[in-house]
Amino acid sequence: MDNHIIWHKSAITREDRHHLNGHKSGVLWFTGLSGSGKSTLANAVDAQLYELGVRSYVLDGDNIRHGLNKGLGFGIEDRIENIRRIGEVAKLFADSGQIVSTAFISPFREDREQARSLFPSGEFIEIFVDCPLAVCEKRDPKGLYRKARRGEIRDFTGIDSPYEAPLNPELIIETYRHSIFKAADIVVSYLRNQKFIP
Ligand SMILES: Nc1ncnc2c1ncn2[C@@H]1O[C@H](COP(=O)(O)OS(=O)(=O)O)[C@@H](OP(=O)(O)O)[C@H]1O
Ligand SMILES: Nc1ncnc2c1ncn2[C@@H]1O[C@H](COP(=O)(O)OP(=O)(O)O)[C@@H](O)[C@H]1O
Repeated sequence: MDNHIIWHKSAITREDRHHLNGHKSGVLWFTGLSGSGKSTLANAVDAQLYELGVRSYVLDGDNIRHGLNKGLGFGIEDRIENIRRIGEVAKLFADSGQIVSTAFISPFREDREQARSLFPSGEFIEIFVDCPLAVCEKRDPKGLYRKARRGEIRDFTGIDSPYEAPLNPELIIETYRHSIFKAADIVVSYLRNQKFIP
């Protein structure tokens, strides 16, 4: 590590930005199998936050892998690096005063805990997007499970790559039992109860 890189303290504090925005900042860390509903839920929550005048943003697995994380694959090392980078980017968004949602499978507990360690206590909200593999496979909107079952995709999460479900998430959303709107409502209500938003 080059110890000539000195962190430059910002003149404007997180508290200044919370005061400016009228709400706290932090990360909604959605984790779950492919097809469980992470992107849909993250965007539905983001839309509700927008209507409430909250400064928020969504970082989505598919999108980020076309840009910042282009070239990373789905082997264990690449998934670890993918999530490491997203944790750091999410921290920057939270430091800027926003409520940032990350919609990544983020299959490994250790990587999610490493991301959690970047945030002040209470500002990392892990949301397990809980959906049985069989339901995810039935949905299969991109046909990837079918390809994985035919051996056309290797290291596919839930098929031949592990997913480690959260042991103690802040929220569990069972998307096989709740509509998209109800699921988003549960998340926004949690933010209100935790005094993240007015
Ligand atoms: N091998 C393999 N395993 C799992 N997923 C795969 C794979 N190949 C491509 N895809 C598509 O990539 C999306 C998951 O990317 P993530 O960055 O969220 O994955 S990870 O957090 O690095 O595990 C995931 O998107 P979502 O369905 O939105 O989760 C898949 O559509
Ligand atoms: N709460 C829900 N109830 C029913 N279907 C859902 C729900 N959430 C998402 N879906 C559907 O499941 C599929 C996968 O959703 P998506 O958000 O792409 O999942 P992920 O981002 O986890 O891969 C989509 O067809 C979506 O419309």
